[in-house]
Amino acid sequence: MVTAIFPAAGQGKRMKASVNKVFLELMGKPILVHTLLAFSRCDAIDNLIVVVGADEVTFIKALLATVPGLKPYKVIAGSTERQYSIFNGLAQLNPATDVVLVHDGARPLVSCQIISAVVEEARKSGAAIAAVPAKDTIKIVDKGDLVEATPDRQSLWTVQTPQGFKKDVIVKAYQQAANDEFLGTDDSSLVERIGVRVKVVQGDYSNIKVTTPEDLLIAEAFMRDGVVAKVVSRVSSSVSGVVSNVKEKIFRKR
Ligand SMILES: Nc1ccn([C@@H]2O[C@H](COP(=O)(O)OP(=O)(O)OP(=O)(O)O)[C@@H](O)[C@H]2O)c(=O)n1
Ligand SMILES: C[C@](O)(CO)[C@H](O)COP(=O)(O)O
Repeated sequence: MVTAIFPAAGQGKRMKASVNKVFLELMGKPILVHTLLAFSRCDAIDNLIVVVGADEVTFIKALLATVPGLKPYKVIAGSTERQYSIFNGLAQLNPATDVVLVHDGARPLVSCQIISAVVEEARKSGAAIAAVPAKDTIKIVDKGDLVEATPDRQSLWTVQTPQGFKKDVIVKAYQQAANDEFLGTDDSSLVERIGVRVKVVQGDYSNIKVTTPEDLLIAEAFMRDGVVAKVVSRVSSSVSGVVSNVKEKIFRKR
């Protein structure tokens, strides 16, 4: 059984909105609903655990009751840190669960292809994360804003979710992190620190985490049907038009 846990109990401070950003609407639906529907439409997933603010549980239960097509789900209260919210989710796992995926409620554009690939790899090797090769150069900068080092970009990946694990692996990792009072920014870092190797699964650059206001525009653009394909085809056809015009002018002069 594969259970997906959705941390969605944040405050969205960087979004500068008056509400939890996962409740903001994109194309007529709250971001969180898009995320839950993406997983519900994927055969690789059996059930959902939605983790929201303690004061949001009643509202989200009422909201999700109006959403057709969701996989079986629970709505529970989160906590003050993303990691603690997920820890609360782990305590609610179905005993039959053998693989756990953790996916940010704020990542509504995830595909079933990535979800399924993470499930398959997590079941095979115990731990898998979606990630994409870094496009920008990353630098280590000291407290005086001076560059300390420039890691080789060839080895750098921008990590996303879903992050998937065999249940025993993630439960042990979270228990160890709690014992050590370790706080990480993703689930994989907790698993890495107990000595488990984590496999990277190719993600999508469109699988963004809606974090700051401009991400809403980007997410909406991606949500419009095939916008990326249309843009690419439009650009490529205009480029090929320019090239053929130049060629014609060159050959006409000869
Ligand atoms: N205490 C927290 C903090 C975050 N999250 C969730 O973890 C995901 C990734 O976190 P982030 O993008 O940082 O969301 P926020 O913490 O809400 O954003 P900010 O840091 O800007 O406040 C989000 O879906 C968020 O709702 C959570 O469940 N519990
Ligand atoms: C888990 C994550 O989405 C991987 O990139 C990211 O670390 C979450 O960070 P946040 O600050 O909690 O959004």
